[in-house]
Amino acid sequence: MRGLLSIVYGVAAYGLGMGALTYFIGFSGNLLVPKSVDVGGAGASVTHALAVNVFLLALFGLQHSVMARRGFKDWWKRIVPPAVERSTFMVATSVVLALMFWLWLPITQPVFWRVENSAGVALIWGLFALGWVLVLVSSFLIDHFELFGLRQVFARMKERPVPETQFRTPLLYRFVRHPLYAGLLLGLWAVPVMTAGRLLFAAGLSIYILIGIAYEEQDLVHAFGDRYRAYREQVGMLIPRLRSPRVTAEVHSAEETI
Ligand SMILES: C[S@@+](CC[C@H](N)C(=O)[O-])C[C@H]1O[C@@H](n2cnc3c(N)ncnc32)[C@H](O)[C@@H]1O
Repeated sequence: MRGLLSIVYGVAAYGLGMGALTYFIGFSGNLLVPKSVDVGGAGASVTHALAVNVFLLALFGLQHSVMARRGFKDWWKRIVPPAVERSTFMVATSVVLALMFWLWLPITQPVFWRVENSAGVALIWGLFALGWVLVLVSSFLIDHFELFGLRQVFARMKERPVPETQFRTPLLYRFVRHPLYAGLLLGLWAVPVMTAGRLLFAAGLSIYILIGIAYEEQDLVHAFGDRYRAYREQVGMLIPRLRSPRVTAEVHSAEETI
């Protein structure tokens, strides 16, 4: 019965997370959604909009920074069943994102860049799409269903232990350590019109991503030790290094042995 409840909760959290992520793409690209980074909620003064938007970005950063950290996860798993820890993270992220979509106040002036040339616009939308494809593909490369909490709740139903995170370096991870975040950055910045509000949105989330990477790598070093250190020395963070990627046997063996 408990396993079934976890599955219902996990599947609902997954649906919520996917919905929030899909809306995020429309929100950040001003595409197909009624309320987006530059559209809706007009009429506020710039000072008011700045105060609200900075608060929303900080709330997102705080929720992510706290809930994604090892110490918090260990504590939280003593309060909720370990199998639903990741699903709870997904629910909290979706709530914070929904607040952002709902309360965000556009600041449409000044415009920092506006590309009008049709080839340029097509190229920029191509990069935007590439960014989101990278996010999706990377999630499957490391383990989409674990990342979004489904694998854990299914393990609980089958009365198996919650699967440990495996260290992986497949495909894109041989070229950069954070292809998913690289895709997010591309999705945030590859836009033909950059208003002040959108700049705040892109810059705020980019700063969070860079801080998040530092914390995430601390946790990965803690979990995988010298194997992650060796990987970090060999592979670039967000941009591939010029010399050809050289992921050594030491790093590969990690995938087999952990
Ligand atoms: C949102 S994902 C982003 C993964 C990675 N930072 C990226 O940008 O592609 C965050 C989760 O991926 C895990 N992770 C990061 N690198 C990993 C790797 N090489 N193998 C397995 N898990 C990894 C982290 O521990 C964290 O739980």
